[in-house]
Amino acid sequence: MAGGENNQALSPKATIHQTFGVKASYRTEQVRVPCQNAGLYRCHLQLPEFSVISNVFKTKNDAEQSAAELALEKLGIHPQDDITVEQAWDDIVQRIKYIFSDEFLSADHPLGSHLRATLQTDGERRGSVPLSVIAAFDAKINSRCKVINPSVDQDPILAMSYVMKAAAKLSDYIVVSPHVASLRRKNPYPPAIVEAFGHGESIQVEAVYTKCATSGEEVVDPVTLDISSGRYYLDIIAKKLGLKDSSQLIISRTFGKTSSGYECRVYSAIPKLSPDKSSKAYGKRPVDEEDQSSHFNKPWNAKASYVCGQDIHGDAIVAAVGYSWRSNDLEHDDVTLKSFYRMCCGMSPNGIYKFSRQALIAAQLPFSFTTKSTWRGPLPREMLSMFCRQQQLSEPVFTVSTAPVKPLSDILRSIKKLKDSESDDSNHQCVNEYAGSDDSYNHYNSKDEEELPVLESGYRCEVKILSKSQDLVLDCSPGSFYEKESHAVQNASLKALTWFSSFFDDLDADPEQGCCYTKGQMNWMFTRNIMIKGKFPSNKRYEQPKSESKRMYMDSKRKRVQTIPNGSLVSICYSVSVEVDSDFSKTGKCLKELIESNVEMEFEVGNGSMNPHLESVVTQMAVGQYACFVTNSPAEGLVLAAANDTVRTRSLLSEIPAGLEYSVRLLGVKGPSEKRVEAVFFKPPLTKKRVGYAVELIKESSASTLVDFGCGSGSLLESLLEEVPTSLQTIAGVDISQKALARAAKMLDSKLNKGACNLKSVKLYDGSILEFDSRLHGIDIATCLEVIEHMEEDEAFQLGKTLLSLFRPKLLIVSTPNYEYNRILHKSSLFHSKDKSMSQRCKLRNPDHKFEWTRAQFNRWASKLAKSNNYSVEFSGVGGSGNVEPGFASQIAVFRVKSFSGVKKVSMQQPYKVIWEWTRAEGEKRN
Ligand SMILES: C[S@@+](CC[C@H](N)C(=O)[O-])C[C@H]1O[C@@H](n2cnc3c(N)ncnc32)[C@H](O)[C@@H]1O
Ligand SMILES: [Mg+2]
Repeated sequence: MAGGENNQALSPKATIHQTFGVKASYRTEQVRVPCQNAGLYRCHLQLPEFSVISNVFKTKNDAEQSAAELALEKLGIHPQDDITVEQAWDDIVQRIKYIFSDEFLSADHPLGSHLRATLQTDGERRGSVPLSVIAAFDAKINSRCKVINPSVDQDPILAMSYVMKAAAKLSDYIVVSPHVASLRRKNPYPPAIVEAFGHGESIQVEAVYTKCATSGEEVVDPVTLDISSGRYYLDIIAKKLGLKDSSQLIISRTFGKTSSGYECRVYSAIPKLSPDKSSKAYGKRPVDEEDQSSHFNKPWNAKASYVCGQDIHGDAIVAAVGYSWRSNDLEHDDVTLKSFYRMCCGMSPNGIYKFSRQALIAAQLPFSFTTKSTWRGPLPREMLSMFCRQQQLSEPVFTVSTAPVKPLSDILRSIKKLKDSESDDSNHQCVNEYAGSDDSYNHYNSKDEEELPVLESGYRCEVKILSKSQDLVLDCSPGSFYEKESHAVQNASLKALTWFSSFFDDLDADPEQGCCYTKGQMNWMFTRNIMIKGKFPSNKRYEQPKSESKRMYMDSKRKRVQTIPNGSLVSICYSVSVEVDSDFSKTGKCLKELIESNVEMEFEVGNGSMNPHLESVVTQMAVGQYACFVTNSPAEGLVLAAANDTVRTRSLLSEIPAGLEYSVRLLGVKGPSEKRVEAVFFKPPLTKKRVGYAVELIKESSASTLVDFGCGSGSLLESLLEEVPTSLQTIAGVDISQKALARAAKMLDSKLNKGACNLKSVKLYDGSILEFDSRLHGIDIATCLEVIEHMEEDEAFQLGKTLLSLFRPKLLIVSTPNYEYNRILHKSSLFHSKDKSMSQRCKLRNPDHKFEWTRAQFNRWASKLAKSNNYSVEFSGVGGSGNVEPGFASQIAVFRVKSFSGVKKVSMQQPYKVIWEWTRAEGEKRN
């Protein structure tokens, strides 16, 4: 089972990972079996709503795969099926039939609870399940809809239309009416089953209503859902939205969690639905002029769309209520305005002290730091640094001072006092109030550390937070002393964070005062820009600045601190306008003419390709942030696409010395490319070292045929052409990327036309190296450099097998990154970014890598492969040293065939396509 070596379908674990990501957690326990030396393993798999336990297996992996398989069974997903679209349709039909069977009615499935709830209502809609419910809550139907069209994820209406179409095939069994988007069983359920269900309790759930106002700005209000016993909760949500019943609802995917961990969804009104139409068919997010003609006669709801990542039109309700696998009762939690705004800011308060990409402080912080061992998550100091980086502030400045020690009796007294006063301390006062109160000997909590330490000195720490331009934002000098310096620092950090937290809590609670939330996250940025300007009062309540503060003027004196490193790829949305009339006295504002705009543009930082003003601002921003600045610099070099400028714009630019106004939003940052990092760390760059290593081995051999599997743009082939004649006569490259092959062909073309070499034939094949092609069987040397990590792990296993058991080269060289070496690469300033998601991604060297192996993992893969195919294998590498931890940067395995006796006859198959070819006899190429 491990590795899924012989088929291309995903393993159960991979399917679980695809569906649940990090929300799936495996815990394997060793089971002792009497009379057996080796232990056996059992795996507990915890999914968000249920858990399963595997049987016992000899290996951990088998136990995990088995647990994953059990979970998939429970979810109704069968990963081993290689499903066609037709089968997917059949499966949906069968699944709908099953959902409306007597058996399913009692099932422990969220959908079962919906069915039961609808059967408890009175009236004509009794037993009718909304299409949106079936589409949203049945994993099997959802997965089959994805086979039909992968974009169902973005478009709930598409899935609903598939369910309706499939249900139409069950006309003897299910009632489908095109006007009522719900399904009902034709024959009534046996009364005995239905009567067995009790009514749930009456509950009240706080939710958030985002109303689309005609002005285009949504009004966000709290709303209470009164779910009285015997009523279907979705009918109540529908009524609140002014709809007849739940059949008119669209239910979004889940997107965030309340502080207690309940998942939220957006509920909105369904537009007209017909079996083969989806919102995509109607057109994407409509722009104003399209609105009239669109089926979405309701305006786009920016806030609701932003939080759930799907297009929502018209009024919407955000609520955390629904049925789950955990129980048959309705689960619910309140979604307050505050938690809604937190979600708007990209925060998911699903764990304390958790920072998300644009987050401030996601949840309540504990009031004091005691010991590292009892602290969950990043330490306060790290958090404060992270916070400052995210908020464009300077790194916190800590000043530690020491003080005479108090006698032990005082300490004992103060500990008692601390316990008594815990409640006072936790009420999030402004930290400055602590300043100078050094008699509250806030020693660390003795609960966790029974032994009282003998103090030799006491430490106190002050922390200053400054803006990038060195304006003081917060001066926090808690009076407490601590035994350890680090505790003083951690506690000072915590106090500062608590202060920021309460500051932003105020903003959330009172949007009128702090900011008015406009489209999406816009104002959030506005708030942050104010912080950049350093107008942040240190111990006063924040006041709304005048509208001019929305602009972040480029201040020449401001110290520029680049936080996005050179080599990163950034994506921005920007516009540049020129002021054409500055008659402030008459109009109060100046007129602007748009020169240039771009909704999404990518550029590499530091290579001179971008307008320097824009680049210098962008590299100081955080992802999602918006900045607007005016520059008075002359126009040369400023205009982004001068060639496209109109005559008028050009004349404006030359005549008017006045400012160009830039608006820019930073959409995303990708870390420095693997190539760049490797080039910075290694001279010559690691790519060259790898190729050099392979070339040396090739030269040592007397090989005449070589194939480079996954040749990319042909770096190895190129080096081989440059070598003083080798024994090679025939070389070939195979790759799946047409683009890379085209570059390789171009390079080979020019090299072969120039230089002398021994080669007789050079070919490029377009094909997947996971497939065997008999033309390349039995070659002398095969290379596969930096390829395996670009495929799924399962496929890497499959590739190894295909290479050694089918292609059977005499020598095979495989290279791949050594994951353990990343910690050295990541120490580089290239990786020091304020963008958390970036550092996450940087755990692997390249976002395109599906995995990176440690030396042990690579060793296992290669050794097993060599053994089962009668090859020997040696390990080596390039970059760094093999004898020093953590080994080489790039690890290399060299496989040599042990004997030829085992070579089997191969079947003739030629799936690769020759896309470029050169032969010496003709001395020419064919395309
Ligand atoms: C990082 S590049 C390495 C290129 C080259 N070997 C080198 O060292 O410069 C990885 C290459 O593997 C190719 N690749 C990935 N999966 C493949 C597959 N299944 N069949 C053929 N090529 C594949 C990619 O298209 C890409 O060109
Ligand atoms: Mg790679």
